[in-house]
Amino acid sequence: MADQSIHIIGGGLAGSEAAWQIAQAGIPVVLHEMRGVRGTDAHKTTDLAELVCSNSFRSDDAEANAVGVLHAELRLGGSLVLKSADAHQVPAGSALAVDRDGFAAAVTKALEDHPLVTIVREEISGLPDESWGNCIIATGPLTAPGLAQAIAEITGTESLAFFDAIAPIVHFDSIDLDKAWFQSRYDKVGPGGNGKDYLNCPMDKPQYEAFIQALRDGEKTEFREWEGTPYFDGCLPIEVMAERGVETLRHGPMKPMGLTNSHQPDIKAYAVVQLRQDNALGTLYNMVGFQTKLKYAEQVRIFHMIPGLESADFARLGGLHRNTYLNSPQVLDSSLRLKARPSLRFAGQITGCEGYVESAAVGMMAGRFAVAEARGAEANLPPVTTAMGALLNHITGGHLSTDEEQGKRSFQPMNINFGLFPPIDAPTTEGKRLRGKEKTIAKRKAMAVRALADFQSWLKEPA
Ligand SMILES: Cc1cc2nc3c(=O)[nH]c(=O)nc-3n(C[C@H](O)[C@H](O)[C@H](O)COP(=O)(O)OP(=O)(O)OC[C@H]3O[C@@H](n4cnc5c(N)ncnc54)[C@H](O)[C@@H]3O)c2cc1C
Repeated sequence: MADQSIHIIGGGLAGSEAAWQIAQAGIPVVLHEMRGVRGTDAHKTTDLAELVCSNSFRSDDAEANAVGVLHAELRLGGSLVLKSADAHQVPAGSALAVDRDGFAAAVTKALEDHPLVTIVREEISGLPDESWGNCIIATGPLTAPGLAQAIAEITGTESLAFFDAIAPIVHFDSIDLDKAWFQSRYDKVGPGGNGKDYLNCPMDKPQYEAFIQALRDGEKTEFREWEGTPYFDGCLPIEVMAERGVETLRHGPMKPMGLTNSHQPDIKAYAVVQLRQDNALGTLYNMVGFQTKLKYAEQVRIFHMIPGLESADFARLGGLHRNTYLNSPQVLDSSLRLKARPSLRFAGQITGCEGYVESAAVGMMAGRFAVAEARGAEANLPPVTTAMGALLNHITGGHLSTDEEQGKRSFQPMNINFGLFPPIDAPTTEGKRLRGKEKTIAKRKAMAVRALADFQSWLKEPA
């Protein structure tokens, strides 16, 4: 008789949450975790759901912060990860930070004690055979090489592990359009474009030179020893380019050629920072060629020097680290199953979300989808207006209509942020339209209220 259990590979944030959701729904789970037999370069213990770096789950404010909304949804969904985090909270202002050992021990104990969960300490070094039936792979950014290779082969990717050169992403509504202007270089009209595909921020010579100096002086994040992968000249961090010469960036990503400032057509910019639309909604723009390993606070300080970005609100800051993730919009279906082999479902950071909370949230969704399938039903996807639905939509490219479009899209891992939610009209106060920061705060609050209401309705639907 076929195995009735659902198998999960990887007992990190996502795998642990998925296991809990499935077991709580009354279905047996076998969780295969290699730590105890084989370690990773970042984990230090054999506990499930170990936090490899910071002990923070970030903001717990469900009215003003998208990750706070995700916390609230996880709590509503009966998350083991959030329940354990709440039980082991340490003071951290409005953030949810935890005692990491207490947190991981609580997750481990809850799963060890659950009568429907079996934990097997072993490395899975290839794709499981069909005898396992439906399986969830949640092996994270440090997936062991044997399995990573097998995943690369079935997804047709040469390699899944590489330096993840990330450029910052900015909320569109925080860009000063009195200074920045829309134009593609040489007004070039690409497929689906209109010659105005980029936002351009101009700099004069003194501004450019001050910017280069700030990049050179800015505090950088040190590379971790285990991050031995080389980076390519094509994606050098901007501060490395700035070190190579004052003019290097002006001949690279900041070149001013083919651009005319529509606000001041007679003044030729000395250098230009370009931003490109990053999501179909047009709410997010990424800084082209601006991958960086400057410390986060330094990025904010230095990028606020760019004319037009003085008040930029960053949806994601830049970074450079080794990562393993799928080109999910191309290879996964809407419920996180591998198109090439639908009995394999993916969860956690390997799907292209970023962060502990996001990984747990994708684990929760994968668990619930697997439960639906085990009961012979279709997976019920959370609405895109919820934080989970918005994250799922980003990962699976749900808003892109064709496989071709999904293949072309450059997919980058992402934390949850309000730019992934469908826009909402800003409420008015006593008939008066809000402006600036007040408007942004009101819009976010309205998105959060809508998200939680829609999430609660979704939970009431059959899983
Ligand atoms: C160095 C580093 C620092 C980070 N810092 C932060 C941070 O400060 N804040 C933050 O929010 N996020 C951080 N992240 C991202 C964080 O790791 C993820 O967000 C989160 O842990 C991902 O959850 P996951 O369940 O997908 O993967 P993980 O939590 O990594 O869990 C994957 C599990 O799979 C196991 N596994 C791997 N391969 C196999 C195999 N073949 N067989 C069996 N088991 C296997 C691993 O041992 C691991 O337990 C960091 C990542 C790295 C690499």
